[in-house]
Amino acid sequence: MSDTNKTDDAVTPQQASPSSDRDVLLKVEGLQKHFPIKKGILQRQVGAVKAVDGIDFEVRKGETLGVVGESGCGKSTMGRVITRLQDPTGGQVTFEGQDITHLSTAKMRPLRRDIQMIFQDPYGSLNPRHTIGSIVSAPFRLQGVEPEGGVKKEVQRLLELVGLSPEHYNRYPHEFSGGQRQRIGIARALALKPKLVVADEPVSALDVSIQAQVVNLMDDLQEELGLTYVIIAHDLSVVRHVSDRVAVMYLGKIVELADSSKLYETPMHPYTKALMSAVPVPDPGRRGQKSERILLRGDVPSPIAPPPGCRFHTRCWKATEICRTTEPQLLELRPGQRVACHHPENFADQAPQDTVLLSAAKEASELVGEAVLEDAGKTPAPEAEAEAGTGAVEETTAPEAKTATEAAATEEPADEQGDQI
Ligand SMILES: Nc1ncnc2c1ncn2[C@@H]1O[C@H](COP(=O)(O)OP(=O)(O)OP(=O)(O)O)[C@@H](O)[C@H]1O
Repeated sequence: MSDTNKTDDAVTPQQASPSSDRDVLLKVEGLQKHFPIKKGILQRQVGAVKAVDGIDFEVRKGETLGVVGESGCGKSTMGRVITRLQDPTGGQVTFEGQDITHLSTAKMRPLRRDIQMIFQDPYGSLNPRHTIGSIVSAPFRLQGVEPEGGVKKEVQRLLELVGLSPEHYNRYPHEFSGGQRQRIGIARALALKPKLVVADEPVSALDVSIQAQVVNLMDDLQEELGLTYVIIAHDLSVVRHVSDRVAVMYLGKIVELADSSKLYETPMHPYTKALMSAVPVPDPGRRGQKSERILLRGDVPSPIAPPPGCRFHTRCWKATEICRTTEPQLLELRPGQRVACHHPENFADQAPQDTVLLSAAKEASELVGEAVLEDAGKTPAPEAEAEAGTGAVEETTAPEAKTATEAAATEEPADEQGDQI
């Protein structure tokens, strides 16, 4: 989508610094969303699900930011909080320079025109009793907007814009396929000409053959309408082709945030590498070059009691003592590439003095030849692999990695569409 690549010269690591404020549409600082866990007759709070636990990023005008990570890592919650469909527990959300963190529903209403959300389930997000005309025109009614030429004409224009026939105006959702329904959802989201669109798994419920069509449609619309996107997906292959930058989330934190090309060419966080190796290699020439993978063992820990230090250390084959005790900050180790890791891949070790692997690191991974996986019929589908938290990592020859390898609710969810339709 927009070209945000920068030079590749190494720089002194520094705290993540956003680009100039003029380019920034949305800025998120220290964002938290904790869902309280209550028990007993008195409903005393006994803990919290730390779904989003202190994240910082910015979204630049006209760009597409992809957000990826395993199921349960807090992507959807992040999407709902930055669009203010849910209230944050802490931190700040700034949209076009305005602090929107604590705006009331009434004060948010005018901003709903500028910030829209597209949901994963094209079946669940459209009211089956309403006609397409009524669904797509709902934002006009809610905002009291009378488009030029009238609502019907504008809705029909929007239907055409997303590749549907204006004749569909009086039809009902059940008469459409999944891909068509998602187009209807997109038309509804675009009705008020938003500046920011947050799309939560926009294609994951669709047939693979339809996914590319919908992604391409979103891409075309971005160019035509000057949209800015945050696209949430668990499947890196979806995000890869449409994102200028990608944020990788793990257990409520961003562990890597990088220009798309850098992330794919030289991932720095071991977890990013794990997710990447679950994505099929598109270049046939490269296929088969790396014949071994490391399967990550162990489950994703609970967001109620995340591990101390680096949250990934319980599953990381590179983890040392510092990973268990000290949380790594998200630092810009290379221009356009921020990572939170003491022992990054494809870059100088940030804690070279800490060489003794944790005992858990020795069990965190397993080297498995692809042939073995195939023989055993174990090769997991990419999405399933990423979702199940058993992402596989290609073996690396980086010295630091080699060493490692050798060694071894209770809150009611907000009515998602309630505010929009
Ligand atoms: N309303 C809620 N009340 C309590 N816990 C919640 C609520 N919504 C989400 N969670 C929890 O917060 C964590 C993050 O969930 P979230 O849906 O944001 O993750 P995700 O990365 O989007 O996963 P998925 O891809 O499965 O949707 C999970 O442990 C989930 O169970």
